[in-house]
Amino acid sequence: MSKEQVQVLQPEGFNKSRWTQLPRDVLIGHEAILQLPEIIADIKPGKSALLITGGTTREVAGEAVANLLSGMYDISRFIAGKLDSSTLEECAKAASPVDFLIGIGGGRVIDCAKIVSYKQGKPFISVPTAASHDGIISGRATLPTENGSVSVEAHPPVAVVADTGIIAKAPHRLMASGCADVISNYTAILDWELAHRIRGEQISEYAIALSKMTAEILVKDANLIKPGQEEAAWIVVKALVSSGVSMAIAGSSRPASGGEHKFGHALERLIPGAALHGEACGIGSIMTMYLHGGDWREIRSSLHHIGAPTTPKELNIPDEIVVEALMKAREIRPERYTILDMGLTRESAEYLVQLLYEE
Ligand SMILES: NC(=O)C1=CN([C@@H]2O[C@H](COP(=O)(O)OP(=O)(O)OC[C@H]3O[C@@H](n4cnc5c(N)ncnc54)[C@H](O)[C@@H]3O)[C@@H](O)[C@H]2O)C=CC1
Ligand SMILES: O=C(CO)COP(=O)(O)O
Ligand SMILES: [Zn+2]
Repeated sequence: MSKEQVQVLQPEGFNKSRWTQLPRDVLIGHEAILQLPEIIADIKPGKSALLITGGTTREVAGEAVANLLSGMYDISRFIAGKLDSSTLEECAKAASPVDFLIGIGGGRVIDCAKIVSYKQGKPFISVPTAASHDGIISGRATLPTENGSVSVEAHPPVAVVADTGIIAKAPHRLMASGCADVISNYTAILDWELAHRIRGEQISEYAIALSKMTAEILVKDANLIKPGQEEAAWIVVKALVSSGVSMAIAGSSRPASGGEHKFGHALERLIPGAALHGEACGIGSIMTMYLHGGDWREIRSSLHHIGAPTTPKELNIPDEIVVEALMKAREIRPERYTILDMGLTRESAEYLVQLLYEE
């Protein structure tokens, strides 16, 4: 091709480039954990590993993984009780002598492994023990700070091993929360499109299409999402992976995190631990869908059908705290423009909360 032809294909000023990182291996299924040795052999990440778990997930899967891998690799362990700067510091110390990390647990454990491995330039493997969040494969991590949650750059796992047997045995509340995290994609997308129209924020049509399709398929399959069923775990994990890919394509969490997530992060700050991440975002999504003028009742009934909470009362959260979280949402990640950043009044916030109880 001549230089002239190249110039025609690449008009002056074109300087876009995006590096999309995705895991190399994604294994979802029955007894998938038993295939960890083959996955690791495929990746060849080194000889020594740090297994990062929570207290519960150490019992649920951590020790089984340690038993499976010891003899083949030098295994050390770290328990990440919570996700804060001192835990990250301790974890970094434990990780410094090893070649690779394995995060075995819920979203906080996986984010801990993601952040520490990224900072040390080491590969990490994600072993979710619950289908509770869509950060399983994403390259971003959510870090709680004094001023609210921040989405920090990290890297995706080199491999994901999601054992549907283990995940199906986790409390159903966790799976319902993961479904709510995916259902909230509907409003995250509307917020992103809003920011595009009002502020010229760049959007990705591919990321939007995938994020929306993921939520649609999950809602279509809602009848199959039953407690204790491996098929349900299969359906939900696939949705979480797909949602994570949409974030990887976007290069940000935008396709899966909008005003409903800002509300969720604000709620977590006001009343830590009262709601799971996806539960808070699901409730937020009902309210922001109303503000967008969309079918908020459809969001509410999908959440209800799957077994996720739709009112603060179900989580023993006072309505006034939810109003406060709606008002504070604009302080969380202010650069992320959403429907909650358009001057919501306290009166309207109170109305939104009452709407959740409407028969
Ligand atoms: N990086 C990203 O892109 C994303 C990050 N997140 C983050 O992930 C976190 C939320 O994740 P969650 O998993 O909801 O919370 P979490 O990590 O706190 O886990 C919730 C609870 O589930 C328990 N658990 C996990 N597996 C279990 C099992 N098999 N049996 C019994 N108990 C089990 C854990 O011990 C914990 O008590 C938040 O910090 C959120 O911001 C959420 C979505 C995306
Ligand atoms: O939770 C997420 C997507 O579901 C992404 O998290 P952030 O809201 O921290 O970006
Ligand atoms: Zn989320």
